[in-house]
Amino acid sequence: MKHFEANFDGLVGPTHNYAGLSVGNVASLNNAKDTSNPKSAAKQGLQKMKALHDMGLVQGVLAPHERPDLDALRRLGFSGSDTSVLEQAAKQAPQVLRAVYSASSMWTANAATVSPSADTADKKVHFTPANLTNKFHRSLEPETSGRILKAMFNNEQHFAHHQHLPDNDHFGDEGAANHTRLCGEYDQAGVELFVYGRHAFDSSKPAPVKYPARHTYEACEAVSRLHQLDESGVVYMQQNPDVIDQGVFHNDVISVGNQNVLFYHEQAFLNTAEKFKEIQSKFAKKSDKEFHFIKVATDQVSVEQAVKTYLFNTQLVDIGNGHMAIIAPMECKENPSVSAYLDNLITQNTPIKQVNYFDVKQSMRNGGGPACLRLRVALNEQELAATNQNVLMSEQLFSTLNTWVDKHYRDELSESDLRDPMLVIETRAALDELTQILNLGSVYPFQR
Ligand SMILES: N=C(N)NCCC[C@H](NC(=O)CCC(=O)O)C(=O)O
Repeated sequence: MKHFEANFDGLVGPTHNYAGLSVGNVASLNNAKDTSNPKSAAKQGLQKMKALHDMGLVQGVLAPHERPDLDALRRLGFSGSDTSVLEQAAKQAPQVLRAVYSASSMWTANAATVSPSADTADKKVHFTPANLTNKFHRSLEPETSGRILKAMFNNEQHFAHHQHLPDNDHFGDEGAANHTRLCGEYDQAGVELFVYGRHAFDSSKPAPVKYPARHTYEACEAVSRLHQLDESGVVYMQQNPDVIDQGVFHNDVISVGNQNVLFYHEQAFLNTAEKFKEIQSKFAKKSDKEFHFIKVATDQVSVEQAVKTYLFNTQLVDIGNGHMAIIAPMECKENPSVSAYLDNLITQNTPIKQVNYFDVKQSMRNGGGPACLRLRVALNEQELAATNQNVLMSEQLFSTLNTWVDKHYRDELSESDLRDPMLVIETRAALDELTQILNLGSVYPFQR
């Protein structure tokens, strides 16, 4: 049977803005309160999706969430009409208003953790939306992410959907940004690598001191239990707390893996040698393929450069014949030492043979590179056929979504625009139309 790794990219929502909401994420804080460009942000994302589709990959779209989240404001005591809720929040709690306006659902690497059917005991594809407890604006996402995923993978024979983990920092879960699946072929059982930042129930273990570790060991274990994974196909690894303190707020900012490749910075993990031995031996029991650990040393690229350019927030995609392309942000090309590194990498004896650069600057300025924008779902032919076909990229969908963006999105958004009640109305009109284009049903609070 044929098998694929499908990438579901977050469509940037109409309220994309720079609010400086993510302590520990350098770009988010550096660009706080700048004017954003929602229309061009959405188009940059669509261009990347279309390019991957044109490369012959299976590419899908994950719908944005409704923002502002007026229900959250009402839960916090603001009352009356929508306009009055916005006015009160703008006056009394402008920082809360900014948070409920965030278009952060675009970073779908944080939407969920996904285990393919080849790894799970019941042979279904399992989905657990991430609870994203560490940041208030992101903790508003799991319910709607779950509903959208159910509308995309709506077939009980093939897909199992779990509720997000309990909403507490002890089970802080950031989803696929900290989860990497290594395998021979996408439809063969593989090794799921869960990376965490701290142990919630054991304070004697190492943890960062400056910035938060968003994801816990206990959350990794819970997701692995829910997904019915066998111990022979799971490795838990701790992120180096020092790199979290240097702005590596998710593991996908410092390493990326695909099939038989793990591309990583030498400072990414704790107990690297021992853990790599475990990966190597578990992988060897699943696949005959040679495994490639591709290390980037600090004297080649520093952690600071990695955080600035997002060298590791790249996508490694299969381009056939055992070869892979690396999908990198333009910032990597613009940095002389990183681009020299990549030029050299593709000449080496590893599966990575090609580098393609994309302009996703609007998202990058909030700390979201190419890999943040996509959720990977390995599917076989039957599972792909059981997926909602309206969310899959095509010439037609690309053109429909570009027209939809032109019709509904503003060119610019700044902080004062968040008080404008028209933005609520515009966003709802856009999303109502989008649910029809993508055949999602009533997934948004305003539709229910
Ligand atoms: N690495 C991955 N997979 N995802 C990147 C997420 C970026 C996101 N930025 C923000 O939420 C900033 C929003 C603002 O400041 O307006 C975050 O920090 O959670």
